[in-house]
Amino acid sequence: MTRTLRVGDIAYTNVLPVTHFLPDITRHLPGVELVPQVPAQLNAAMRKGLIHVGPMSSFAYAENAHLYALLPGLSVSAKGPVGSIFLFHKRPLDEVKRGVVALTNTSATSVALLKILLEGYGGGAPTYLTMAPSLEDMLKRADAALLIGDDAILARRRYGREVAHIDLGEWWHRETGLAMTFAVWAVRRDILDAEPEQVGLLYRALLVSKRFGALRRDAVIRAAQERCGGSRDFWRAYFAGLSHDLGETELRGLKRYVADARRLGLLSGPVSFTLWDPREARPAEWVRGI
Ligand SMILES: C=C(O[C@@H]1C=C(C(=O)O)C=C[C@H]1O)C(=O)O
Repeated sequence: MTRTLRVGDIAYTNVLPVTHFLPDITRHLPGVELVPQVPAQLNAAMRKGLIHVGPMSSFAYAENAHLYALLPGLSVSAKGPVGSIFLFHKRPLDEVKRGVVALTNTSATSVALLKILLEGYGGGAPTYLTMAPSLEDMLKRADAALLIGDDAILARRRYGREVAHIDLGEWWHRETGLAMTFAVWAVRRDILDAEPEQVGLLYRALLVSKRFGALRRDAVIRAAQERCGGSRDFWRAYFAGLSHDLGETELRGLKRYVADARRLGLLSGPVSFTLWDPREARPAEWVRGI
């Protein structure tokens, strides 16, 4: 092993069912460093090669798909309400379509998704501001505010009764009948070439961590509560509404999203979806069966 594998981690509860057990599992893997950041920072760090593998916004994957391969079986998706991506709005949505919308500076996928929904499907043409994720500040300057992740969960808990909001996963599903894939796990191709065994081990650790996260949901929920409060029932329902798989259902939604983003001019050029084949990693004999 010649280098430290820098592994991204989304600094939100939405990935805990995949990542909660990862530090324990990788503790004995030499040369692995976990780097928690919000998605927009992870996207930039992956692009620059400062992070080698990890979850990233699907939109950022699509922007530079030639740099990456997708890790099979891993994503943050929802078919219907996602529970942590909301457009909060002070005025009716029809007015928002021609008003001012504040966008969180932590997201890439949901920003483009909102544009697809407001402009592509909704025929609107709002003006956008990009801001730090503070609902109060955003709504001082805009008619509506997009928040994602824990910021969205906490804002809804605090202001959800007084401020109208719409769930983007639900909105997308209503328009398309499809699932929406917000984040994917990707690996840089240069790292795959340079460190195939290390990537293979990390990938298997991610799958083991995800399996543990399903078997020990109680521990995942406790970790979410420690971070963000909330009841067990809230987190149980939130995690049940998410899919962390990347199969046919998730890929179909992702391909439609990318096609819609291209149509709106948000993405240019063709986007290939290269799923990495873990058998290429030539892992040591003892991990082959995991
Ligand atoms: C479900 C979520 O998915 C995410 C949304 C992302 C985005 O909009 O770019 C990126 C990663 C995920 O954190 C969420 O943040 O709540």
